[in-house]
Amino acid sequence: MPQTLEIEYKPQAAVVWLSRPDVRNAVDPLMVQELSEAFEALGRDPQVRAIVLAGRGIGFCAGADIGQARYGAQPGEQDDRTDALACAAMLHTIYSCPKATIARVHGICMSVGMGLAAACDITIASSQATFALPETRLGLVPAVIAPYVLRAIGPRHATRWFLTGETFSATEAWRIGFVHDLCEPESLDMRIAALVDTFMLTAPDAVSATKDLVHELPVRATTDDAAPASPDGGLVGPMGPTSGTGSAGGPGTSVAGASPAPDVMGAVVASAVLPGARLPQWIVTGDFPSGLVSI
Ligand SMILES: C/C=C/C(=O)SCCNC(=O)CCNC(=O)[C@H](O)C(C)(C)COP(=O)(O)OP(=O)(O)OC[C@H]1O[C@@H](n2cnc3c(N)ncnc32)[C@H](O)[C@@H]1OP(=O)(O)O
Repeated sequence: MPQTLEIEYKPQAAVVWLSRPDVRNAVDPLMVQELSEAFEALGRDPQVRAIVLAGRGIGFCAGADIGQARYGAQPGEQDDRTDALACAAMLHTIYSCPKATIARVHGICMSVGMGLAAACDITIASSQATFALPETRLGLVPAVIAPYVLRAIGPRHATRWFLTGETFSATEAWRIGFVHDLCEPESLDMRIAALVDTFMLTAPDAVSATKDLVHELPVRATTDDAAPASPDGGLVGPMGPTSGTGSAGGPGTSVAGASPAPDVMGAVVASAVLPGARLPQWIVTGDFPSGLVSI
């Protein structure tokens, strides 16, 4: 039985409630572990087609529990990154969950909270929600959440909000593409329920395969010439370096279309929190957000 979450089962769907309302659902190491376990289990559950991630109390999530966890390092500091790596792995578990995932955002959505929303497939927010990425104000680098936030809004918007740490409105979050739909607070649950219902019309295997396709597509669309080599000679795509020589169709290459192996993905999330590691770089082509191409 999780201590930091409540899991509500609905017909063919589940709601994962962040449930530390007294601390605005701040993410501590136990919540990281329980979120990983919950999304792994729900991802395997054939009865579940859609998973909603929501927050109890007056806000969605106030980011990392600043009393309990270290989810970022002071630049140059060699500290214990266990918590950060676990958090990065948890975000990747949500991102790669084979079920449709929907973030229901109300109230504050900050830092790791934005990472959680960005790792979900769809984000629906109350018009009263507020957003912030205050890591730099705390002397931290937002490495754990950056891959997901960049994927959601691209580097230009991410740079603006990462660097200043200002709080911004739900309208702005919608304008920059972080939020798909905005609702009045009183209609948020109805909107989420309607969205969940749409997944009763879809084939679960097709949803899962389409998620894989969308996650791979930026890599598939990249030629060897267009992608810089990672330190091990693989390509650097939106999910980070892939192993192999990068020749089209060859074993272990990104262009072949196979999902990167789990150990590679582990290395990718690890690279996102290692000092000096290069995060994936992006350009946006065509209609946002489908035209991401690694550079
Ligand atoms: C790499 C990633 C790193 C990160 O995630 S960095 C971001 C870390 N997060 C923060 O810095 C947020 C800090 N919190 C706040 O700024 C404010 O809070 C809020 C805007 C989120 C909410 O403000 P309000 O609604 O007025 O509530 P309240 O009275 O400030 O807080 C209620 C209780 O919640 C605790 N709390 C809030 N956020 C966190 C947090 N992130 N970690 C641990 N505790 C938190 C407070 O301390 C307090 O507790 P008590 O009632 O015992 O005084």
